Amino acid sequence: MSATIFLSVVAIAAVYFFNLSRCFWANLQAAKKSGFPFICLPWDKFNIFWMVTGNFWVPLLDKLPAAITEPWLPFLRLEWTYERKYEPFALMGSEAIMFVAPGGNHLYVASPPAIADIAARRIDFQKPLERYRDVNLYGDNVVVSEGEMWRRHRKVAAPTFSEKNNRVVFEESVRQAHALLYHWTRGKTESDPLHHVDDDMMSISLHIISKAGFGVRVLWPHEESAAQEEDGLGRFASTKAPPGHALSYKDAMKKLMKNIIWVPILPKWLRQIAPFEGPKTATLAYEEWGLFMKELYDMKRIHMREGKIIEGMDLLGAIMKGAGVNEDSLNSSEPPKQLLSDSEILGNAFVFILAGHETTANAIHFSLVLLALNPPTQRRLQAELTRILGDRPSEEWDYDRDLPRIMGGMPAAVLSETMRLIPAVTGIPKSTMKDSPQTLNVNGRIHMVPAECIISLDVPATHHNPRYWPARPDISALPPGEDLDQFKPERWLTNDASRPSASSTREGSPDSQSSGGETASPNLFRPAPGTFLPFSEGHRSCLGKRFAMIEGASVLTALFHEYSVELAVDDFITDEELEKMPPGSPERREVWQKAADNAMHVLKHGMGSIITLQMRRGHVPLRVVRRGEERFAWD
Ligand code: HEM
Repeated sequence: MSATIFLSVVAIAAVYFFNLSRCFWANLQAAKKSGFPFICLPWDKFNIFWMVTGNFWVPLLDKLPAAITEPWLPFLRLEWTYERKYEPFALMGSEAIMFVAPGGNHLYVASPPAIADIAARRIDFQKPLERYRDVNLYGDNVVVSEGEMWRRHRKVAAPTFSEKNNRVVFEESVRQAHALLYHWTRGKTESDPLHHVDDDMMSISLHIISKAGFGVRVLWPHEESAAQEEDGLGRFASTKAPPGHALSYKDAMKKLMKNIIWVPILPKWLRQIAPFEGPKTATLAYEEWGLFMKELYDMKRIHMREGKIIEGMDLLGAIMKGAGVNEDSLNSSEPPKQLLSDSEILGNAFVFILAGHETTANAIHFSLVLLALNPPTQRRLQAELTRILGDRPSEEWDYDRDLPRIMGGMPAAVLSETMRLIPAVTGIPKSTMKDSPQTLNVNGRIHMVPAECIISLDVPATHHNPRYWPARPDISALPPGEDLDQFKPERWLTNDASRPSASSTREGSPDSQSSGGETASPNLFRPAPGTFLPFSEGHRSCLGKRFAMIEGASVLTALFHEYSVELAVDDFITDEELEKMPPGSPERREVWQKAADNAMHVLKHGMGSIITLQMRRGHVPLRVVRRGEERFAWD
């Protein structure tokens, strides 16, 4: 009996390994035929088991002799694209590398013209939708769709990102940033060390999208007594769970965004008996937020029926209107003819918040860290803000007069440079379809991308491709192309007198065409198509890019107009000890340098992607101080 079991196990294992080798062999032949340089891997980095446990295995595998692991282990590190950037492509002498594994082939591309081509050929290179399974939890939407269905969603969703909505984004961002400053400082000249800046950025970003997306203002704890009751929104603004709910709206939204990853991974019954909190909280928040959105939707329908809604101010109202939900249709006795169903409208409302909050929060968070690491750049940003806004209070800041200068100057440049260095999404996935291999021109050579091949538009590598980013000898002492690891927002300023003209930019980087599309201000540098990818590119590029740029630039403007952000040094020295060191003295610099080394270490080795790239191991404590009161001021 035991011999039979043993033989069966051996037979199953033999069949399994035979099948694996057969698949690997077929994939290898396809890689060879493609003409791309290739690297063989025992499994793909995106294998679900590896994604969950890879960080545990890599240090163990690292102990094996380098001769065995060197060819493949570096490419199984979960964050190799962020950590190594363009280096592997330079070493392989190619702007595209194929990885061959038994499960399939995976092509990484860091060639801007090839990326622009892939992004433009929407039918040839589609989204691998199976990778987006947590995104359509509330209904079909523009993010998780392809073909005709995607066109229908995009047609209705795109116009909601209007100038009217951008105005709300600007005003709410400024308001929320001031509230955050008060939350941090309590009106004093400086805050205590801030150890949860990433969480605070998530909050501010959720607050802004809640207002601009759904018309619901969310308040900081010190503002809560003044909660609004307007338009029947009091039940959403309340910090307590309103009747019929187990959570407040704000808690439901925050808990959902924090724990959402569990909903598609585990069935509900398993989430309920899980031995830790995340999965249970996910279920509660998922149901609660769904209920709130349904109530909000019903409320908006009543307002619309009564002709009360203010046209197109928030994204939900605008998408309802675009889908054909309006005063006439709601009062008509005919069955509604909507372009999107109710569940599709709510599905899109959900993806706006999902796609829009963490990405933008990261961009602002990393901007703060990079500015704290670069005090002279921060001074330059502040000097420009003084030129734009003088000492006018924020109530007098004006969308039409001030925003164009903010979007054409240092705030938008800081944000762009931050996203160049630390993009929220490091690999934008595409794929070829079954039985549909595709040709691709990389650096003048035509390759054949096999059918069913996953493609990553490698964002960090592309953002460091020296052939496409102009050299700026005027802002860096490093040789051409070698300053791309440095944080230099000035590289984005076209009205900077010292900027080299387009003709002196590097080969193959036509300055005239923008990768930023309508997002980019005419005063900001426009990278060549396919060169700057934080928002992706082409047909499937981000719908919220202008929303996000306005939000990020406005929050930075409001924070840095009056305050500076510094590295907190409390882990190394007490306030009293620091006070005894003269301003600008070498001892002070030394303390600052320790904090800077920690920050650089976390930025280099502590990052990880779950939905987006964030600090996962370690954090960078910061402190805000009123301008002029800085502890570490030098040029
Ligand atoms: C800094 C902030 C942001 C970044 C870095 C970002 C990045 C991206 C990227 C890389 C994609 C393409 C994803 C893919 O193809 O898999 C995308 C798509 C999308 N983003 Fe954003 N995003 C940001 C903010 C926002 C905001 C604020 C919203 C909405 C309020 C938004 C809504 C969308 C939508 C709806 C899509 C899908 C477009 C389509 O497939 O047609 N994003 N975004």
